[in-house]
Amino acid sequence: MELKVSDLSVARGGVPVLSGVSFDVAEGQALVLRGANGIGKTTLLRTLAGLQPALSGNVDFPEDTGAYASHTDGIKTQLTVTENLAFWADVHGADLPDRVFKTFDLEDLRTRLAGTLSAGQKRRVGLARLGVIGRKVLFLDEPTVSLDAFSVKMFASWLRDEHLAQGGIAVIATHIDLGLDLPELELAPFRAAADAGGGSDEAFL
Ligand SMILES: Nc1ncnc2c1ncn2[C@@H]1O[C@H](COP(=O)(O)OP(=O)(O)OP(=O)(O)O)[C@@H](O)[C@H]1O
Repeated sequence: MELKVSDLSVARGGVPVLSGVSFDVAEGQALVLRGANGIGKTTLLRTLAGLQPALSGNVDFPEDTGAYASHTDGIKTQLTVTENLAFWADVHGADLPDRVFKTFDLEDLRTRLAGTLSAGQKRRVGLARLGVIGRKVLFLDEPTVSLDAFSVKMFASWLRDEHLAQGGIAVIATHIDLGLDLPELELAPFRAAADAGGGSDEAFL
């Protein structure tokens, strides 16, 4: 398995943001996307994950193996932590492995309504979803936002020792050092315009 990105151009609100992006990520490897605010990391990740069309170029990875996770957690506030994770397991036809509660430090929060969690606790539930759904190719947008130092380490350990160790792939936009010594791709050379400005795709606001 491999993620292969060739000569990709991406746009927001109809305005090209990045162009000519090419990289490969092999099984068991991760790539960190670097670049200033607004350069297009989120746009690139959404395009890689197939949530929006590319202007041109190709993204190849095996069908139905990708998952996108953003800092807006997609958590159902009226459900408990366990119910949230069980829901996602169900959607993906997977089991809910008990160890995810330990891995993501959620053991004491199993029966809490997700709406009552702190920002960092919600983030841990959002990340635990990744441990539940079993997708191999992860597109992660600022996965450690709101996490304290302990939780950043916990997430980094899961990424290295479980996801990547089991042959997974990850492309990660982050301003925070995960302490994993991962290869990085600086996006500045691929900037398509000084600033996108212009149009707005309000569906995503
Ligand atoms: N809904 C939108 N409609 C139009 N343009 C947008 C929209 N959202 C973002 N943009 C613009 O597209 C460009 C790329 O934004 P994007 O969110 O991909 O950047 P980013 O690198 O992820 O930024 P950050 O580091 O701040 O998260 C920016 O210039 C931004 O202002």
